[in-house]
Amino acid sequence: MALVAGRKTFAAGKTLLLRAGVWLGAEAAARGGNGARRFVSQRVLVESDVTAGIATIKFKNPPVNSLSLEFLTEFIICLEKLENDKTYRGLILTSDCPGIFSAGLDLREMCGKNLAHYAEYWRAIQETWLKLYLSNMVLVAAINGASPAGGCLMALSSDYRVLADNPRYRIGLNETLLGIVAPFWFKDVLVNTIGHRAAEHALQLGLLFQPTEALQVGMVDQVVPEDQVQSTALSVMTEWLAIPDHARQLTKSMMRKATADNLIKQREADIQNFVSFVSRDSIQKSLQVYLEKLKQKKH
Ligand SMILES: CCCCC/C=C/C(=O)SCCNC(=O)CCNC(=O)[C@H](O)C(C)(C)COP(=O)(O)OP(=O)(O)OC[C@H]1O[C@@H](n2cnc3c(N)ncnc32)[C@H](O)[C@@H]1OP(=O)(O)O
Repeated sequence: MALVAGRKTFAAGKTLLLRAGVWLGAEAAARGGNGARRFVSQRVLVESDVTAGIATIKFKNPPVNSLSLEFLTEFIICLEKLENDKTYRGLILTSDCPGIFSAGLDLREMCGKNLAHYAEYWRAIQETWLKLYLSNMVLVAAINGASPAGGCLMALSSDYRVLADNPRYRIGLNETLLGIVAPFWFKDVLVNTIGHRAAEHALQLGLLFQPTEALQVGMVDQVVPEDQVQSTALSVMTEWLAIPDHARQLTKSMMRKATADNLIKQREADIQNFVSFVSRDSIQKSLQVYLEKLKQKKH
């Protein structure tokens, strides 16, 4: 059943389908007697409370939960499985890596690879976003670490964001700092969340907000002490799940469909744009310099 779901997801990406198959073969699932279920994959941990109808996905791609192609493949399959299983009405997104929610796109997937790889990678990024943004489940991001760029996008695609109060946990779309440009649909999601002027400011400067600033600008909905992030996410979830599903889902779709359709209608062109942009010599150089800086930071 899960493979069928995977096939549907990756109808346009044969390699991803194959990888998904490998992952599904390695998956282990355990059920407890108390309604708790736990799916284990290498990079994505899914815990669920069947009785409450709530699942929690923990990103587990150390050191920084970068969105590698392998991570995205596992993540998409998990999302699809949960979405298709009517047991689950709510999903909490969080991290299993201390101090990092997600470092965003994996820069190594965008450097020194061939054009077909860039296209495959970008399709997986699009697919992940569409799955998150259009999910019928209530999505709450329990942001327990830094979340630049693609990490921020995942949080912004949730219905509600709870951020741990730690000045090191900065959040934002910092693409310009890398010498690259956030795609139009990242921009659309940010505009929908914080408004046009604040988004323009944040995007041009590549701002990474500390928790109090993020709350002020509306990028997150709540900032709480670090040890209360999960419990707050859970109580927010309970509140949201009190709303009848059909009414909430139709309302969510009414609010989000136009933004998602904007990408859906030009998906192939968006892939081509990404491929030609990222494969430019100047962009490859910028990304390599940025990666090198990250590596040298330690020394
Ligand atoms: C062209 C179209 C644009 C598409 C839109 C792009 C969206 C994106 O998401 S681009 C990625 C943006 N991400 C970032 O700018 C984050 C960069 N990373 C950091 O700022 C930090 O690593 C951190 C705050 C997330 C964590 O800091 P810290 O705990 O101090 O860890 P290190 O910096 O020492 O990193 C450990 C290790 O991980 C490597 N790494 C970090 N980020 C990435 C990444 N995004 N992709 C791949 N690898 C990453 C880093 O280089 C270190 O590697 P080693 O030196 O080999 O241990």
